Amino acid sequence: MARLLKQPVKLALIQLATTADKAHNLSHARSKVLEASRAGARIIVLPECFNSPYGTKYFPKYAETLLPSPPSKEKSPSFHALSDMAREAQSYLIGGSIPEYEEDTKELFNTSLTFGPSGDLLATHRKVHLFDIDIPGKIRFKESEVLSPGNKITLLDLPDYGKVAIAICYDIRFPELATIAARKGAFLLLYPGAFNLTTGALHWELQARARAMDNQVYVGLCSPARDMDADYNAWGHSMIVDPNAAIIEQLDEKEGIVYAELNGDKIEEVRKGIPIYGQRRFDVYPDVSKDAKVGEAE
Ligand SMILES: NC(=O)CCC(=O)C(=O)O
Repeated sequence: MARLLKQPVKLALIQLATTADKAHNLSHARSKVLEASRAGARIIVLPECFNSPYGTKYFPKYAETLLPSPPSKEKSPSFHALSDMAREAQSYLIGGSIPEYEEDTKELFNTSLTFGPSGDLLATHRKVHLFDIDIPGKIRFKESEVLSPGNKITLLDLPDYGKVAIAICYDIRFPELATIAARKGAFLLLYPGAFNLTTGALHWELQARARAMDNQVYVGLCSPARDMDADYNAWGHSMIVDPNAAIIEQLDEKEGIVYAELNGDKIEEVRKGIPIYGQRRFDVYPDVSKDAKVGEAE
């Protein structure tokens, strides 16, 4: 099997304390991205909706126009802030997600932008599975009231390291995305996400470890810090899981950065020991990675 991760790399997930002030969120994100870079991280991740509060009433207000790309600074201050951060940090930056407005279709999306160390845009992922749930007495949330879904799986080849899949929060509950990305060679699945106090306690850790276990790859979940004064209380607990489904490190609910050194040897060791990767029975069931819509931009 070809080496999935070409050389060891330090991954950082920034559990950012976000506010209603977009300019503050952008400058605060910059200081944390540079902190992670000084600590040696070369793949750095921000959380879902890192530039705004999370909630359907906020998406239209905070949305930025990304197309045609590159957008002007007026149309998308976050695009330019993320590009500058990646260049200053000399790192790959998965810019969590931001609310996006597409002028032509008048649709809103929950969109993740990834930039390379020279500040160039490498990938755009629009959340494919919208967060629509209703648990009586606990939480009702319907992203689909205002958002449209993206239509592809995002798999990105980082020239220095290898393939990374990017999806957003609720996307993690659909294991097909992870399996397709892993079968197409991803060494790492990254999910900027904001679970809540109900589903976070139930499933956050389980989802992270299950995707790692099923696919024998590294998994990173990056949440905003919890703010009990906000309308939506994020679970926090950003974590990095190894290809054997062991948690390398996990934060609590407060702001912080979780780091891990990722190593291709670990993936190979795990796959050699439990060789499910080569034991699939496509004569019994179909290969979900065949005919999947995979790309780097919508
Ligand atoms: N922002 C989200 O997609 C939240 C997903 C979530 O909480 C879940 O339980 O799934």
